[in-house]
Amino acid sequence: QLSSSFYSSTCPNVSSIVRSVVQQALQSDPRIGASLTRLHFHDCFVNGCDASVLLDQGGNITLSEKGAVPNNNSARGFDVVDKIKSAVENSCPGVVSCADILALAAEASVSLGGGPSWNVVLGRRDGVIANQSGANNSIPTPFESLANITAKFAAVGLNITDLVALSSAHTFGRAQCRFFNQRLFNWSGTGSPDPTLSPSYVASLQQRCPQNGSSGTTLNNLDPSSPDTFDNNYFSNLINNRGLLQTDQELFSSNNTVTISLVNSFAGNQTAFFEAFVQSMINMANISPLTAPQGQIRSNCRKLN
Ligand code: HEM
Ligand SMILES: [Ca+2]
Repeated sequence: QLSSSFYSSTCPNVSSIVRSVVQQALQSDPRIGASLTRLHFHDCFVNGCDASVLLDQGGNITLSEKGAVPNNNSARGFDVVDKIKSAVENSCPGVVSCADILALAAEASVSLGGGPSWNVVLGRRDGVIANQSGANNSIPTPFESLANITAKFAAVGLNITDLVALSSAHTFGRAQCRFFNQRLFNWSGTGSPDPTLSPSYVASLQQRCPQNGSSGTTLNNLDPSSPDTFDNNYFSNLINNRGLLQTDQELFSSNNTVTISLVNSFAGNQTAFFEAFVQSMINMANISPLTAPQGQIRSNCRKLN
């Protein structure tokens, strides 16, 4: 029921409007494309792609997804989503959903970052509930096993190829020390760093994230080799023991022949990687969309109508 021509008569320029606001935001914040891409992921994994992640707490929203562990003091870009929404409302009032804006913003972010472009199918409507416990339970954490992460992807209909392809979104953006510092000094009680981290990389991360240091909010590039570019360096990093999160490195360093061979093939073939990434983004963007007469077109992405 979603279609790439959904707004062709009601808002024919919606893609270029979204793209130009993202492009403008990138001028002052080179990280914003990564942050917007992550919002789409955190939206789609909880109640499907229905913009539930954007709802502020208050009124009928008693427990927001913004307050869930994976998002609190971590998810960002909500102000830019508001800017996109205003620009879209200016041209086409009342027709484009916030859920579609997140899908379009993710595509714009990836392509403006140097990655592939694709046609985004549209027509999602915005949900009327937030699901904080769903966000806590369904969004993968960076501390779990490959088997657990695979199960969380399977729970929303995504397979192991989708997992490997989509994890490459960590080719751009940042992560706070608190999401990987368990690997740096005393990995699983061994008194040593995670052996699947390269010694030179661990040394530089230990400097940035000292053991008895601050609150763990210091930011680090997820892809140390090309921090703001959407490329397949993510996979060569894994081969070189330079995956930042435990769950990144597990794709190559667990005994899973499927993920290892996908990492090797994506590292060696940018075209194959881009094709797989696009297909998996389309798969993710199709998780349980709401279509008319369900849901609504929010006039403010943060609030129910
Ligand atoms: C496979 C399981 C995944 C885990 C465990 C995971 C975990 C994380 C964590 C812990 C961060 C750092 C957050 C912070 O420091 O505040 C992060 C950042 C990010 N994640 Fe993931 N993630 C996963 C999959 C994905 C997927 C599927 C996408 C998108 C398709 C994605 C896109 C991003 C991006 C772009 C960033 C950087 C955001 C920014 O700089 O604002 N991640 N992820
Ligand atoms: Ca990169």
